[in-house]
Amino acid sequence: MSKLRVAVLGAKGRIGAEAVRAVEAAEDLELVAALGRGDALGTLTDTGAQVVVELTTPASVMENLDFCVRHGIHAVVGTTGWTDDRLAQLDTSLAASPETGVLIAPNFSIGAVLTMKFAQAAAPYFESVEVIELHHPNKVDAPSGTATRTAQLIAAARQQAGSAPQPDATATALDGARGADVDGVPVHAVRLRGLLAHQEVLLGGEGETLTIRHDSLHHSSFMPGILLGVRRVVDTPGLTFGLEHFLDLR
Ligand SMILES: NC(=O)c1ccc[n+]([C@@H]2O[C@H](COP(=O)([O-])OP(=O)(O)OC[C@H]3O[C@@H](n4cnc5c(N)ncnc54)[C@H](O)[C@@H]3O)[C@@H](O)[C@H]2O)c1
Ligand SMILES: O=C(O)C1=N[C@H](C(=O)O)CCC1
Repeated sequence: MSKLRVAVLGAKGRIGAEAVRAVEAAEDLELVAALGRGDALGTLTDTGAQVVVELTTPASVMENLDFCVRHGIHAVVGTTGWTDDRLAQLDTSLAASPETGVLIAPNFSIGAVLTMKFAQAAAPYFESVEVIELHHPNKVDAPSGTATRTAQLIAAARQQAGSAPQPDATATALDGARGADVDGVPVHAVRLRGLLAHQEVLLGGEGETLTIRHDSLHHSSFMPGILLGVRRVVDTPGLTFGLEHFLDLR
């Protein structure tokens, strides 16, 4: 059986370098290109890449994906910075290339995906819920893509359940003291040397709290999800948002 031809964009970055190693180690995949900033995207077509793993920056991702989709190259995207406008733009380019698949995963680690699922399930049962994300200090964006997605899922679950707005009598606060408001859910971002990628979802009800915490301790935690995405995206045309759609979660 022929190997799937895979390229990595952002190959010298923290997660990109790990992805290069993971693709090289996978028997059913062939690494055909490992591109960094300034490298020509034409290498992707020259090398016959079938799937691109996009792990660059929010400033670069749209141009890279535009190239991939126009050339019918499937993409597995870990880069953050997704807004409704950006997703709509991507949908429009995918409509012109209906056989191409793009998976965007705010987080490729199974623990983070489960954290989102558990938080979504628990949110309607508690009066209060806040998200704290904690990352290494070289991270360029805040809040993290994972925290934003978690808060959106929590908010949607609460709205669907008809939950009341969260109690909060704080009338005076320094700007930022209550975090960012993501669909009504406060999200707090910590940047700390020594950390990699961590998240807590704090839920509170009368006389009890529940904390759901996930820790990515090494970039290897993201690799099984990336490899699963690469293998599945070739048979999944259109835009898929969230690795959970490729997992058999009960
Ligand atoms: N979804 C996930 O599970 C997951 C996990 C970790 C990181 N991330 C995200 O992945 C992205 C990269 O994170 P990082 O920590 O590796 O950052 P990083 O800064 O270490 O790496 C990014 C790399 O991309 C390169 N780059 C920039 N523009 C480029 C371009 N146009 N073409 C090719 N390469 C380009 C940079 O030079 C750099 O080497 C961030 O958005 C981060 O939030 C996602
Ligand atoms: O290290 C990063 O940067 C990470 N980015 C993603 C996010 O913003 O959620 C996933 C976790 C690691």
